[in-house]
Amino acid sequence: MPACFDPSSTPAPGSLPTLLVVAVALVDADGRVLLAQRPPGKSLAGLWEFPGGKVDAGETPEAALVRELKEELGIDTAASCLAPFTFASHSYEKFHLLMPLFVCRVWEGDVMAREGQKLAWVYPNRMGDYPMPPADVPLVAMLRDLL
Ligand SMILES: Nc1nc2c([nH]c(=O)n2[C@H]2C[C@H](O)[C@@H](COP(=O)(O)OP(=O)(O)OP(=O)(O)O)O2)c(=O)[nH]1
Repeated sequence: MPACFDPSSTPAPGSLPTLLVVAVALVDADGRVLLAQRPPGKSLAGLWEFPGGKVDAGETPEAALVRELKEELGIDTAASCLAPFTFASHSYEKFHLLMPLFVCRVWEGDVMAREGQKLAWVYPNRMGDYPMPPADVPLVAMLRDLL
């Protein structure tokens, strides 16, 4: 039987709401990627994630990301600077996460931790040193191949 074949990994239809979250690999001139640490008190606290957040009703993923990057990091970008890269599709206990991941190399302003979160610029081959949410694990391997 193929190693990936696990019928229990498929949730029963309608058992979990789908949550649309958008995220980005911001890549600097040295090829490092920005990770942000989830603060204490939140779900998945202490894990390192790609900047981003939930897409509001009526919002496009790109618009949500432009908004989140301003709110969380104080930088300006535009949909035209966001290249669709891959996505995560992962069942957590209470919801199924659908998370498009964009790559962005162009923005204006200096990255600042506007919400007190810890930030790190990380070379792709060092991302294993930063524990990430389970949904993100397959994305890291893909980023390593890209960068
Ligand atoms: N931004 C972001 N979220 C991620 C990543 N990986 C991952 O599983 N997530 C999850 C964590 C959260 O459940 C959700 C993002 O929600 P959010 O960032 O807008 O909301 P939040 O911190 O208030 O999350 P929550 O405590 O309400 O669950 O997606 C990632 O790489 N980036």
